[in-house]
Amino acid sequence: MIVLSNVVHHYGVRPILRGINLTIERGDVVAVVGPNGTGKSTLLGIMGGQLCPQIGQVAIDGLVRRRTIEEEQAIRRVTFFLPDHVWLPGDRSGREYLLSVGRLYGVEEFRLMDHVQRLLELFELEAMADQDLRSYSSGQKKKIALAAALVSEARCLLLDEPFSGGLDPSGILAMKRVLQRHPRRRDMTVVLTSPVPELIEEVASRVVVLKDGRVLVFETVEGIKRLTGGRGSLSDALERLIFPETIDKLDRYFQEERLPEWVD
Ligand SMILES: Nc1ncnc2c1ncn2[C@@H]1O[C@H](COP(=O)(O)OP(=O)(O)OP(=O)(O)O)[C@@H](O)[C@H]1O
Repeated sequence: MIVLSNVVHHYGVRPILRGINLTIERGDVVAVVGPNGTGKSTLLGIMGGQLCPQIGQVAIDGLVRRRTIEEEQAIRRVTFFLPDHVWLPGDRSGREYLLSVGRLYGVEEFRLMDHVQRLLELFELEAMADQDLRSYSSGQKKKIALAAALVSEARCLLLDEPFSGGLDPSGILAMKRVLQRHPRRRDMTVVLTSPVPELIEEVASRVVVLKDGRVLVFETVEGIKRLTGGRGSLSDALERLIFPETIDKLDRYFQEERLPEWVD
C-alpha cells in the first residue's frame, strides 16, 4: 500500500504539487494522468524516492520514504522505480544486466535464471541477449528496462511511461498482459503514467487525474466515465474532464484557417 500525505513540491518558486493525499491499495494498478507539465513524473519521482517533497511524506507498506536509512533500504528492497529515461550500463549484456538486477533484489538464483530467460523470450530479445546494451536500439533498451522492473519481483512497481520510448506492438502487448495479470495475483501495487487513454483503460483499476497541482479525481475507470456522463470511452471522459477547452480551441483554429474575404 502507498500512502501520500499532504505532498507539496516545487522547483524554484512555482508550486507543482500542492498537497497531494492519496491511498493506493495492494492489488491496484493506478494510472496518473493530466496535462503535460502538470507533475505526473514529479509525483512518480517522489513516490520512487528520487525526489524529496518539500512538505509531506510517502509511506510504502507502512515505511516512510527518506526518513531513516533503515526505512529507505527496506523500501528499496520491495520497490522498483522506472523513470521515463533510464540509464543502462552500455558495457553489459542484456542478460547480465537482468541477472544483476535480480540479484540486487535478492531473487533466488535458480528462479532468477529461469525468469530472465522467460523475459528475454517475452520481449523478443533472445537474439540480443548476450550483446552489449550499447548496441541495442531505443525500443530494445526500453524492453530491457521493463524486463528489469519485472525481474526484480518487487511488490511495488512505479513505472513512468512504460508504454513509450519506441516500444513496438508486441512489447506493448506483452507489458499490457503482464499488468493485467500480475498485480491482482501477486498482491502487487503498480503506479504508472501514460498519455494513452486506450492503454490506461485496458490495464488500470483506478485513475488519478492531476490538474493544477491537485488531485482532481481518484476513481475507477467506470467511475470517471460516470462522472462525465457515462457515455463513450475513457478518452472521451478525460477530454471532457481535463481538456474541455480543447474543442473550442480546435473550432477557433479551423475558423482562422478560412481565407480572408479579399483573397480570390
Ligand atoms: N528539474 C526541474 N527543474 C525545474 N522545473 C522542472 C524540473 N522538472 C520538472 N520541472 C517542471 O515541473 C513541471 C512538472 O513536470 P513533470 O515532468 O513532473 O510533468 P509531467 O506531468 O510528467 O509532464 P509530461 O506530461 O510532459 O511528461 C513542468 O512545468 C516542468 O517544467
